[in-house]
Amino acid sequence: MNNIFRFKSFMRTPMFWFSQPIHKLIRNIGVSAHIDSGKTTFSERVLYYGGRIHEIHEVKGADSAGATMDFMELEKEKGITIQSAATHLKWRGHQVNLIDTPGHVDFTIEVERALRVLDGGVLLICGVAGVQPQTLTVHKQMSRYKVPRIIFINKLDRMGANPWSAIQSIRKRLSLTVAAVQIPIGQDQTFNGLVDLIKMKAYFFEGLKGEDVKETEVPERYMEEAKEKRQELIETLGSIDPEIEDLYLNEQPISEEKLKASIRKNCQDHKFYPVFMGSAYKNKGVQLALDGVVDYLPAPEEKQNFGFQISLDQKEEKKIEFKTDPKLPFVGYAFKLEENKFGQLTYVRVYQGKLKKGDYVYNMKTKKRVKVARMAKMHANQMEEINDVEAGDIFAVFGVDCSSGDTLVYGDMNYQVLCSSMFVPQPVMSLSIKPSKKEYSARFQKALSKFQREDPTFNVDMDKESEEIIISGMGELHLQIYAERMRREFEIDVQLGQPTVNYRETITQKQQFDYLHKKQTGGAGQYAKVIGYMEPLQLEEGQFSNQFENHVIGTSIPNEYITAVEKGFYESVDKGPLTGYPVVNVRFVLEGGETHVVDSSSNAFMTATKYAFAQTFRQAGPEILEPVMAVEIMVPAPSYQQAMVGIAKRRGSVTNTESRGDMFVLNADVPLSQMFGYATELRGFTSGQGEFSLEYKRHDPVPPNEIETIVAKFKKHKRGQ
Ligand SMILES: Nc1nc2c(ncn2[C@@H]2O[C@H](COP(=O)(O)OP(=O)(O)OP(=O)(O)O)[C@@H](O)[C@H]2O)c(=O)[nH]1
Repeated sequence: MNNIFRFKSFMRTPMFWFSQPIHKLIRNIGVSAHIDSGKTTFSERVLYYGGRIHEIHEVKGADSAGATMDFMELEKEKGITIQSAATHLKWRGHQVNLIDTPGHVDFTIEVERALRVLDGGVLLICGVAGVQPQTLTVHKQMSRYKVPRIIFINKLDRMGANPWSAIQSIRKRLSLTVAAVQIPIGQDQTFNGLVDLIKMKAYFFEGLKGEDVKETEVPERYMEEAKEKRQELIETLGSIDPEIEDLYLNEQPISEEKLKASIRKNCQDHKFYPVFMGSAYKNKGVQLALDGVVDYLPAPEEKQNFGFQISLDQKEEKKIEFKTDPKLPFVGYAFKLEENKFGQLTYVRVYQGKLKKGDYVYNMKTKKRVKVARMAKMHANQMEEINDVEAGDIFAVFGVDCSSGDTLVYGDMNYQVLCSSMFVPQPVMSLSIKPSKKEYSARFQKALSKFQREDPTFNVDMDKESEEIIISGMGELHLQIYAERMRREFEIDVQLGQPTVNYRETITQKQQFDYLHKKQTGGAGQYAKVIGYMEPLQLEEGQFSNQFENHVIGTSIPNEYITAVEKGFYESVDKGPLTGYPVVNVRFVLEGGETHVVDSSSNAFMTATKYAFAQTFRQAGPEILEPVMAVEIMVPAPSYQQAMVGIAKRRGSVTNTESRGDMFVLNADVPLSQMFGYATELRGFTSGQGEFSLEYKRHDPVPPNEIETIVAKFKKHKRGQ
């Protein structure tokens, strides 16, 4: 029995861990993936093996309890994750703070939020489907926040699962340097263990829930494959690590420690991504992936975190690095707001310093000082009160007035810093909403403002003409969830209008203007002349903004009128002349003008600017932009032709096609406006066998022949037809 031993997490805690500084023993991680890849199922096992829960509940499980991390009623019903829930557990003497992030594109802001505050991630990939459209999105997001990650190929128990083609798809579609650190023992239904290629040992997961990890020698019939894949691992590492390459070329033995140190360093430098595998559902492999979290992902101080220091006169910002040091002044980032049975909670990631119950924090946005009366560690919808927290950790605070994205600092105004901000994607869809009864008005307003504070991708506007409330967000489901939350949390019935696509307007050319607004007959006169130009504002893809610049030299226009011109410009871009949707990416430069001693006023300058804007906009090569979605369609192979024709009809352009087993997969960029009703069409020609997913990619110009239809629709709507 010497070569076989059983061990549980609490038995794997060497004494030296207790002598490490606390933050070295923290891992802030998130699990990200394409929808339905098994994030919740995986997290549930992590919590179970980490001793946090004593029972595993399946997603949409027969026990009707639902998975612990999906605690909102709606999540349980739909079997999808809507809000990220933060929790923590112990693994090998480390505290792992785990954020379960939603996979559905409509809740992409939750993923952004989680990644913004995490130091490492587990990228989950389905062993059958490989890299899917949203894997690309979460990969992009993880790269944006420079989150080192390990990869876990899940669902190896399923028919058709193949970790090696999943690894090929990672190499091809994500362009990452990866290699497996394990090979599976058995396949599909017979999958029952793993060979660790670093230790060259086999592992089996026994007990009712796979909690007993049994280590054995590598079974003879897997030895050759294990050696071959170990060599692939070493060669891949050798291609980025000269020390490993040297040892390999000189045929020197490479120790477990050397391999692990190389993986750890290159994983944290984003040069290498170790691939773990298993089946979360069948309780296999999760513990070894957790070992990977502790072994390869960084502790808080190993990851660089930047922010800005604001000068005392508020005029300058200097980039600074936060240090995971409890002795420095406290800096925390409020990354998520949540109202639950305990009240208003704010989740905070501590970047610097420490905080005790009863301390005061200063909110850099509201400029208010607030007392931290209660602090807690959350576990899905349960909480444990705590008395203090140190740099590197994540905690929740009660009753602090702030929005998500606010920076909280210690004490007073003298230490003014900001954490860098979060990327907020553009909303792509809108619909009108109204309470079904007048008496709901107050609660309706309260709900809208609460949701807006919680979610920066949820926007609320009032259509000035129709006086309708318009909500916009990341997709139909996103908006429907809020309507549903109004019903459940605020007991208000609401009526929703037809969803519409969020168009934008812009210009393509520079255009001068010289516009005189003059009304000098009868009563008080109006006189204002504005001279300047408008031009396209070049920004990164997916970023929208407008800019006003004052280039007026001398005193041809007094300052108060320049302010009126600026106001006139920003009011004009609110509603584009063609469709009524906002104008984006325009720079408006005021170079001069003329006033009249008696008849000029701020009002006249504002009106002049609005007319000048409308006229110049039409001369500057105007365009309507529409949201374009990355669509993935999976159909049985015989239906592929219909899938291709359907996408061409919807103005789609195909970006990739491939066969996966007996399924055909088609990737295409398709305008969102063309995707309404696609679910029904797909169901029809595949007899319910087809699947599709879509996510926002960018805004593209609408083809000229479509412009007229959109403009006509806008005019009809304006006339109230
Ligand atoms: N066969 C098999 N099924 C799995 C495995 N892991 C998860 N599933 C199933 O896949 C489905 C989706 O799993 P979830 O854990 O909800 O996936 P998710 O990624 O959290 O889903 P979203 O949050 O909605 O994106 C469920 O029916 C799970 O039971 C696995 O390893 N093997």
